Amino acid sequence: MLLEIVAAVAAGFIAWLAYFVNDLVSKRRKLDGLPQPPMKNILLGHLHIADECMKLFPKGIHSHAWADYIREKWNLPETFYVDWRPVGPLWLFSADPELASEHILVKQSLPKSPWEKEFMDRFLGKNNLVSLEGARHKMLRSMFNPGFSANNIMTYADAIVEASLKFIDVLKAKAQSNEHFEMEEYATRLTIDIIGLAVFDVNMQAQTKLHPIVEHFRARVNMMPGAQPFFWQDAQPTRPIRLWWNNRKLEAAINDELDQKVQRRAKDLENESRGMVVPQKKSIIDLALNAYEKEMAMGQNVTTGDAIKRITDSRTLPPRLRQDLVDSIKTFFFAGHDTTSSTLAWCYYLLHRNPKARSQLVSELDEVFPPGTSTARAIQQDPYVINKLEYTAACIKETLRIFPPASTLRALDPKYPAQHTTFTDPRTGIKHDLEGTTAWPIAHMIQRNKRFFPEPMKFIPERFIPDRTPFPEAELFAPSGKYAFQSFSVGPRNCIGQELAMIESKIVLALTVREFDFVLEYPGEKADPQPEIPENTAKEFSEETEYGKGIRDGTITPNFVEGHRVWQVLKGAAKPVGGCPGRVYLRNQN
Ligand code: HEM
Repeated sequence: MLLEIVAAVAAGFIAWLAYFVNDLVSKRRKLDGLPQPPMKNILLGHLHIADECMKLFPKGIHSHAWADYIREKWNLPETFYVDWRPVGPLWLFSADPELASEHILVKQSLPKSPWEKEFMDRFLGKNNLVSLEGARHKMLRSMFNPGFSANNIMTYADAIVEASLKFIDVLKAKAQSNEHFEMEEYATRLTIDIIGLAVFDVNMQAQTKLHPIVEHFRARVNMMPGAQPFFWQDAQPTRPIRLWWNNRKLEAAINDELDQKVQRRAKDLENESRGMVVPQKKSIIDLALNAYEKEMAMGQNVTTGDAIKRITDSRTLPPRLRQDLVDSIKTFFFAGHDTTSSTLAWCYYLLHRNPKARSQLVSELDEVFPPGTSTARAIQQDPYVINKLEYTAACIKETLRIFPPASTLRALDPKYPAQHTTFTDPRTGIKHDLEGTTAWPIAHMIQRNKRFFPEPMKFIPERFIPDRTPFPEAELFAPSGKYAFQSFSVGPRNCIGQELAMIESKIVLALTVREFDFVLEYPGEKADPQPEIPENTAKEFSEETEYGKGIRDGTITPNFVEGHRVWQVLKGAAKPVGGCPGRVYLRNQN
């Protein structure tokens, strides 16, 4: 009897295996004739390429850096496939912003991929703006849009200046003590303070103490899986329980702050109704509640301002609205804190490495804020003065071009039918099918596409300024280049916080660049490492270079990419490895 059961199980397994192999092979055959790197073995697909990249690149690097290597090494067109099934997705990688906008992000905006949705839902809750789709997304996005508008963010410029002045105190102390520190850590504390101001109009003082939201939130970031391409590389059986427990504490801390915000707003509303002067500044939550109340009133055909029912007591917040707000607040902290702080850290690094660009930036700052005058006061008196910082903005965009902290993964979903599931690449005439793929318009790869960004490995902020660019022929300025800068993504799911990120980065740079110089230094390594900037990644890691050869024969451990010692690891966002460590120097002491 036992033997019969074993035989039946074995037969079942063999039948399943035969079906599985047959299915996999026929799926792979569908890729015949499509642009892809070579497969060594039909059963293993392109897994040997993942293996090659894992060996060549530094451990833990964000896999978007691999994509350029793959495209360049096998001379692939801008849109191509990489098949990691059955242990990963069938990728449809694209470096073509026009094609991506037409079929994936803008004209046809595909839903987020199940992998991204599952990651975000686990991390932020099911009502998070990043992974919601359809009507729910539209509703929440329009509720939060007013708070993130440039005009509203400008009302916070004075508070952003105050938070930046604290950051300056931190940098000054570090310069005076010659302390070795992680720039990203301190930039993150600053950006958390700024998000707290914009979201709740509250000073969280993250730069001087540990607010409970920050404590639980950062613990949560550390619990999430990293960039390992395959799930088993970071499997932790206790993770779900730890995440659940952390979520309870995080939500309690957010609810507490939310309640206080609602009560403060109620007081302002009461004062306003009595004709008293109330603060002009409106936090993102203030404006979201205004939008919600208006929406409710419209549903009840109430249109006159006075008749709109206001939320005046946090205990009466509808539970659905409360959960939407809590998940959204988590999302804003998640999406906004380390993306912006990484950008600042890289900007300091790149400006030190590119003294010509730095001196251009200093000239602009000297012109807009003449030496001897207070930059802080000038911005507080007229926040719109920062609109004059064209070169500063270009430096931030160039930093984001080289080191994009995030991008987007999309896939077909029968719940949200697509307008079309196939398309033809006009550059190659090849017909592509979105079915079964995870489409990844990789910001990192798009922003290294020479059609739009010639000499892509070099830091050239002028490339973003039409009358100063050394590349007037670049397609960046043609209609095809409309969506070539993708660091904030494009289309209806683009970054809601991009104005906040740009405004805060401009203010922080305006206040710090002339005063400080940041020099990269990894523990136990030489200060200011400046490996040669290669022409492209495939060459850098090829057998023709000493670096590539050394990695292959085991005499060199890879620790720089594209000529940078500070490369990107995925931990929530793509962040500088090791937190961008180094020292800061006061400029006038150089
Ligand atoms: C340099 C800084 C930033 C970068 C590079 C960045 C980049 C991005 C990218 C690429 C996306 C699309 C993600 C996807 O489709 O999966 C996105 C979405 C989003 N970002 Fe940002 N972001 C930055 C700062 C911020 C800030 C400061 C906030 C808010 C405080 C924010 C909030 C969001 C939200 C809520 C979404 C989802 C929007 C939607 O789907 O409607 N981001 N961001």
